[in-house]
Amino acid sequence: LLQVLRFPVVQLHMSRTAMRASEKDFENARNQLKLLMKDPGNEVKLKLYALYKQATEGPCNTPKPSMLDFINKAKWDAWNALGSLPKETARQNYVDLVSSLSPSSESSSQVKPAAANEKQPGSENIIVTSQDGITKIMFNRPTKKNAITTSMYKEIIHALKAASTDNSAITVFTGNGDYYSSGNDLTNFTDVPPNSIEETAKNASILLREFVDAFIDFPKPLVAVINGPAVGIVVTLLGLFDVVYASDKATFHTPFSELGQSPEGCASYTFPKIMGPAKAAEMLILGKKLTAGEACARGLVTEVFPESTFQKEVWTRLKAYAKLPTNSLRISKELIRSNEKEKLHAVNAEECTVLQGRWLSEECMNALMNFVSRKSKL
Ligand SMILES: CCCCC/C=C/C(=O)SCCNC(=O)CCNC(=O)[C@H](O)C(C)(C)COP(=O)(O)OP(=O)(O)OC[C@H]1O[C@@H](n2cnc3c(N)ncnc32)[C@H](O)[C@@H]1OP(=O)(O)O
Repeated sequence: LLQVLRFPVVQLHMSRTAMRASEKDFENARNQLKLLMKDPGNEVKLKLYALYKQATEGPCNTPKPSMLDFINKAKWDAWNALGSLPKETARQNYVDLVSSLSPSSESSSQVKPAAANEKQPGSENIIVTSQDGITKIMFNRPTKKNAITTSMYKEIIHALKAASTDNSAITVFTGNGDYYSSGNDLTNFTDVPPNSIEETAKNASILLREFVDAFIDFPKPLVAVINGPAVGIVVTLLGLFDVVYASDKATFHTPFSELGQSPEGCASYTFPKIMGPAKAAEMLILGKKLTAGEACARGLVTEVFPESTFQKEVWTRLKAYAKLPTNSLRISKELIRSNEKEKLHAVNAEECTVLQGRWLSEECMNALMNFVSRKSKL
């Protein structure tokens, strides 16, 4: 969606006859928009698209796109929502919205073109470092709340394989910025042409299975340093971690029903074992969001630290643990986990099959639509 909606007015043909008194302002606003330094985000881009269409063509007059045509459906919904708003009002609202996006002192000639390096290359979205006996795998996409893209899943699988044989004693996951991670990047499913949705769901299911398998099979102590809110798959995976440290500003949310989806990461098996079926159901079926303290009381989190001292205390502790004999750490983990491995692989396979079906369901498609058109947030 981001790609398709990037400054949508640039892609549209303007009906010049539609403009009257504020033609110049409208034209200026269009030019100003092309020169914006910062991507205004999907929600604003949809509003701009809708206002533009209303200002130039009047009320929505095209057939509703199919449910599977995510992008055009989101655009149609936004335009249709303007009802019978007069063209002049739409034009004025468009000008006002564009002007609210740029500092008033910026004239078109002063604004530099958007920097080509604003978007980080894929390989920088996961940062792997090794120091003091610790391999650290960090989600590094803070402007998107560390949402995990398809290429990030692949990079993590690769990083785990490398970490399983490197010299480090323990491996740690953490997030850069205010979030640990907002889970699966929902545009993994929305930037898809309608005729390849089934293929995409199948590939995603294969990738998910390989991704979770890499955690099930990881031989060294696996530690999560949860620096902020965690959503979806990064929460379910915690059942496969050995130690989970959380800042007191972290939250734990698995909103699968809201998303028309179902649990993954072996949580349908690990969560009832960790916290009992009733508490697991509250999280995995009803989507109850837990505070760090609640997650700790349920056994999902090992220990909670005040945000002010979180990083210092946790890393000091981890550096000390990383000095323990590496073979001993590995063997103890093997003893604790090995009896469950076969079961976990079977659970993973089943969860991935079920999810593949969910991704093709109307409930899931509606939830994705609501996210991209920003009718809903968690
Ligand atoms: C291989 C496939 C595996 C599939 C299995 C995995 C399942 C899951 O993980 S299910 C969980 C999926 N995650 C979500 O549903 C979270 C969706 N995000 C949100 O509800 C909100 O963004 C938020 C509550 C996490 C944060 O809200 P807020 O503080 O208001 O910040 P913004 O919404 O403005 O977010 C900033 C920026 O980041 C983008 N973004 C955040 N999370 C995601 C995401 N999960 N996927 C895609 N994009 C995300 C958000 O769209 C904003 O982008 P711009 O609008 O371009 O600024």
